[in-house]
Amino acid sequence: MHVVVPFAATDPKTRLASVLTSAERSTLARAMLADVLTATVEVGTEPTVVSTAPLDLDTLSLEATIRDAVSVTVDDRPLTEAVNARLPPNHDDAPTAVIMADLALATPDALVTLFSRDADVAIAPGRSGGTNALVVSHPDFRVDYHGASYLDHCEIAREVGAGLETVDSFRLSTDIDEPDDLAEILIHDTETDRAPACLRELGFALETRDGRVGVARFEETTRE
Ligand SMILES: Nc1nc2c(ncn2[C@@H]2O[C@H](COP(=O)(O)OP(=O)(O)OP(=O)(O)O)[C@@H](O)[C@H]2O)c(=O)[nH]1
Ligand SMILES: C[C@H](OP(=O)(O)O)C(=O)O
Repeated sequence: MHVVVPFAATDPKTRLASVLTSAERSTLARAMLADVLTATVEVGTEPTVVSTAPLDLDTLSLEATIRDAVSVTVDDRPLTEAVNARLPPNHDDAPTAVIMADLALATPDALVTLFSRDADVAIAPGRSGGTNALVVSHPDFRVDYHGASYLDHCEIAREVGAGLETVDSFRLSTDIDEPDDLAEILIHDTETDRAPACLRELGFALETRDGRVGVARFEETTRE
């Protein structure tokens, strides 16, 4: 299994700009990337980060065994093109998995569930219709990200005659895009993952208001 983790290294997570500075978004994006890479290596894969700009893995504080299994390639093409360039057919006939770097709740178990499907295309959709993770073994399937890309990918699979399976996974369906999503990171805090530690360091904590759980920021940090 080839595992690709796309990563927008410059000014990531712009939809969080109302609650995090550019530097903070970059720190959180790297913390989530580190957690995703750790989970993917723990299931026995050697992921490649497809980054829009050079990325020093030593800045991610990965354990040495995880660090050694990860490689980085820089590809400044738009997301869809960069991913399509890495889909089957591969030189060894192995499928390609594409795991987004903002799946802060991804666990080895959730990834095993995805990786064990034998459909031509297996997709773990995001809650708003994105494509958070997928595995492609069909040689003609190509991605088209953004918008309700899960629906687009269902259609593309039909067009090329690829069998598609949708993977029902709470953990893989949770990507961190909007301020409300930050609560998920703290609700499911494992205390070893980097993303919840990063949010706690930035002063975020869970807060229940009017019966709803969200996050509140209790410490002021310097804003850019
Ligand atoms: N290689 C590559 N990865 C990308 C690109 N755009 C987004 N990504 C990654 O693809 C995944 C999903 O993207 P988004 O949720 O839109 O992340 P983002 O671009 O950091 O966030 P927004 O600025 O809020 O859209 C994340 O892992 C991003 O790091 C791109 O142009 N190239
Ligand atoms: C890349 C995009 O991510 P989202 O904007 O849904 O987070 C998608 O899944 O098509």
